[in-house]
Amino acid sequence: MPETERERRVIDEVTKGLIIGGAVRDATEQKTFGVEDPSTGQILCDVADASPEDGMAALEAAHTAQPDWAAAAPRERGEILRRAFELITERADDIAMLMTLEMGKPLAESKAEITYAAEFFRWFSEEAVRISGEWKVNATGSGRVLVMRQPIGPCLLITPWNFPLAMGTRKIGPAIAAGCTMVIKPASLTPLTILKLADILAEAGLPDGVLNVVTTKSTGKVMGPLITDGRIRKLSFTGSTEIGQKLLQQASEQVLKTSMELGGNAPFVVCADADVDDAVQGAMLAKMRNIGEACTAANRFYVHADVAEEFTKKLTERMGDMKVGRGTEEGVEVGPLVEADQRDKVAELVDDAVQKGATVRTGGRIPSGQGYFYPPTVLSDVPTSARLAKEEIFGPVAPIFTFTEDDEAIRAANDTEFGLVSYLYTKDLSRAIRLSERLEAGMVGLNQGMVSNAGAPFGGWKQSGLGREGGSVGIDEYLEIKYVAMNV
Ligand SMILES: O=CCCCC(=O)O
Repeated sequence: MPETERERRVIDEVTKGLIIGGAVRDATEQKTFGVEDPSTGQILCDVADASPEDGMAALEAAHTAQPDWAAAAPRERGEILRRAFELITERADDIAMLMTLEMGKPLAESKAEITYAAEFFRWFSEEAVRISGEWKVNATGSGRVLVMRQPIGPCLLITPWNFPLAMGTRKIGPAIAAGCTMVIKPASLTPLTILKLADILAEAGLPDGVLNVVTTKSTGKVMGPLITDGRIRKLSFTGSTEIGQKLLQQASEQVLKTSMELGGNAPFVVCADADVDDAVQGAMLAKMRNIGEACTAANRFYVHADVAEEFTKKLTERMGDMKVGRGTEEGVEVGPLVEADQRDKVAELVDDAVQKGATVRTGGRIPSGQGYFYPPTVLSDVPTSARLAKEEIFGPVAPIFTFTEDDEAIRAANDTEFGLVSYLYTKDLSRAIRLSERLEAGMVGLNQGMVSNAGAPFGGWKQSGLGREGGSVGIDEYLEIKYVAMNV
């Protein structure tokens, strides 16, 4: 339940229905589901629980709006995004409160996400007017090649609970810029932030039907028919590899273009020549951003034996000093995990490592009391047989392994089916380049604990996904290429 007048107001102000063709409506049979505050386990409010018919109505609205939206001037599309960027920025405090209430992260983290999220709109507002093609004379000298890039058509966007706003803007921004309409299904744990965003986009002038929001607890039943309906032309998903694989199978029926931002298992390599204080600072960010609930979170720390004890001691001190509590409270740095299952899975991974011989340097135990809290935890002497050496932790736990040769660190770092991001700390430029080249990941944080940047191509290798979001290639995911062979 909201605990203050302000909390009540930000929740009351959000639309709680489905947004289809610009109209807000209840779900069929008026079904709703509750949105929980993970710091108390209490229900904050109810939102519409869509049925498969509601999902199809949203698709119909997106399909109907597509031709006019594709024909809208690029400048108009860009200016809507720019206005939305400004509105998000102006209202950051209220959006942050909403996000903290439904997801749990501290207010400062919510505000940082809002800045990051808004940047996707600013970035793609600038890209909307730069969609270009190609023109050339055939090698033979006769005939011409005209290459044009056109909106792919209605998109289905499925977004996760961990970055409720940024994962929305990273998909919605390029779709709007490219001239695509869309149906978006936010995570049922955090639907309020996307509903708020939809209100902002309407205020910024987005025409009815371009963005349709379907909130539901029955994702498979409601989204399945959309994925296999020929009117959707693109599926973009951020979430687990397991669900991504299922979606890819469904998407193969209509041979949909897909973007998949899936799981990670990021290694964080600290070489003997690294600046240990910098590495600890980077580790705090790579591990504790979003309470560790990020696909980019450092999952395995490989630290050279020469600096391992110094690094572990300093990291333990920083982690142990963090203030844990409800994200809305002043000074809190670590909120609750998003739900009981998530917290229990983290605890299970820690218990497994400890049983196999890991030493708990700080944390390691679920606190008593309400909410889904788990303390910042550092584990040393972790055996490679521990489950958390292979599985994504998605929580505030830093397992530390040691190495003595660069080759050993790279082998261990790459020994995973994932390949989203790797972090590397070294002061030696040539080692930095050589090792970055050998890391099997779509992104490398070199002497920095965060890679997220609206102007850079975010995405993974191997089972971490397909496609890129952000950067100058981000818009390509929403465009089709057409080549016209000209007999001139
Ligand atoms: O869980 C992964 C979300 C991506 C976070 C980011 O963009 O930094």
